[in-house]
Amino acid sequence: MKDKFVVTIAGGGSTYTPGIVLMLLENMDRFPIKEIRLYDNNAERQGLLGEACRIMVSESHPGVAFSYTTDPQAAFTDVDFVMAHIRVGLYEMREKDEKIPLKYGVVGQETCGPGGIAYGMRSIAGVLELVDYMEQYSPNAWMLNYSNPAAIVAEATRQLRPTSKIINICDMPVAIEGIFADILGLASRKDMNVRYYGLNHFGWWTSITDKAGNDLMPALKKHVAEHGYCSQTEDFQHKAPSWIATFKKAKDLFALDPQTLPNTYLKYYFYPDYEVEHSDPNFTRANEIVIGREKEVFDMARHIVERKSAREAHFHAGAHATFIVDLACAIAFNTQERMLLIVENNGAIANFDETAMVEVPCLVGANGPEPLAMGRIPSFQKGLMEQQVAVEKLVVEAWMEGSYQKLWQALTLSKTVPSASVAKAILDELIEANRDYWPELR
Ligand SMILES: NC(=O)c1ccc[n+]([C@@H]2O[C@H](COP(=O)([O-])OP(=O)(O)OC[C@H]3O[C@@H](n4cnc5c(N)ncnc54)[C@H](O)[C@@H]3O)[C@@H](O)[C@H]2O)c1
Ligand SMILES: O=P(O)(O)OC[C@H]1O[C@H](O[C@H]2[C@H](O)[C@@H](O)[C@@H](O)O[C@@H]2CO)[C@H](O)[C@@H](O)[C@@H]1O
Ligand SMILES: [Mn+2]
Repeated sequence: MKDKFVVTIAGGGSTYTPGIVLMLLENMDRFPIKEIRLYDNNAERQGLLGEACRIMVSESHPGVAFSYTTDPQAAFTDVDFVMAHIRVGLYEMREKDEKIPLKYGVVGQETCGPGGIAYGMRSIAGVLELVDYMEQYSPNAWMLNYSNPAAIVAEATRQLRPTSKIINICDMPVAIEGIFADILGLASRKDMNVRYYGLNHFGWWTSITDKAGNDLMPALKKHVAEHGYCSQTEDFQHKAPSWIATFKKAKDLFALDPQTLPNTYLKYYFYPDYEVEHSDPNFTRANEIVIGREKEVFDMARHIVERKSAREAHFHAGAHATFIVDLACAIAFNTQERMLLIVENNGAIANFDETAMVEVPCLVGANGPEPLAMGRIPSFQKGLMEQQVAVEKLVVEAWMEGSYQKLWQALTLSKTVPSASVAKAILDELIEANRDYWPELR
């Protein structure tokens, strides 16, 4: 068992990179770091964020080696963990993912519906490339992957890298559980034990208890029935109006099944008409972020580089960063921590496709995640999940085979798309917009 670790952050030019670097430095007591490397395929983004993070690390932890590079061999040689969060096509393509479907009266979203399908068709090659670099230069390393759309990326790595040490993760349940803890007056989401099942961005909590085993669902359901997921505490990452609206909408998601608590992403599938009516086709979430988070992070990086000091800097490191460090600790020190991860079903959900990539509680140790059995699921969720997982599998098959037919089927099957003709119109425009990223479709 190593006592100090080498971590590479792939997508080192990501808006989340400084927060994760900060979180790694703040957790050295439980996760000792020997070296942090940043890797990106965009030299300009990597250069600016890399230099800012280099100054940050050298000032606070001069004993930690730090580098940033666009050279895969330098980035991936002799590492223990690769923390991946790439965005193939950047926000320029996310904006198209969101705006093209809206032109046809269909939900425009980063990871859901046609936008998520388009993003998935771009992401698969990028993530597989990172896995191959890692295995070429550090065969024993683990990849902890945030790169979205996690559902499609997870299905692609299941099919195309079945033996790779990659764990696909999502921090949405982590964020919502933080809200649950706030609603309940608990100090932390870790004061709860949860049972949850679904696909990524498509799941439900079925049981939430405190560490003494007391049922916390009744108190939560009472709050959610009236206020959705809105709570007293403002969350830095979710102060944007679009996030406030999302948390409010949880009330209407809860109405569909008062036996469970929903993942917020279900709103795009249950209320697509409402979402389209409340979207601005000329100013979507991608636009909000470019003038928001992306500008804030890069302005802060320029501030640090100009002053050659990070002492006045403030980068946010919230649940997103904590979660991935928790996961690295669980693997490094065999902690058997209980975490919601995206894993092959294999019976965890007894009456659901064994090969589906599902999001369920797992015990995590040195050999990776072990899913807990969530039992049988009701017809409502089973029907929804079967439709959605078929979409995700068709996208991966379309990417593998270069199949226009299967991608058209995937769009037609999505609960967010009203007809095969609308699906085809959106598909043809997405093909043109993604000419530099997707495999050729025949
Ligand atoms: N799984 C989750 O719950 C979760 C939560 C938050 C963010 N994310 C994901 O994390 C990723 C990063 O988000 P962001 O907003 O910081 O994105 P960003 O656009 O700010 O940064 C992404 C970085 O990835 C780099 N990149 C793109 N393709 C690459 C490739 N093939 N190889 C190496 N680098 C590449 C880009 O140059 C860019 O610097 C996105 O995929 C986002 O959806 C996931
Ligand atoms: O619109 P964005 O880019 O702000 O958020 C899209 C992502 O939303 C979720 O991640 C949240 C996360 O839940 C929260 O803990 C915090 O870290 O903010 C993140 C970004 O808002 C979702 O899980 C991701 O998959 C999305 O990419
Ligand atoms: Mn997510």
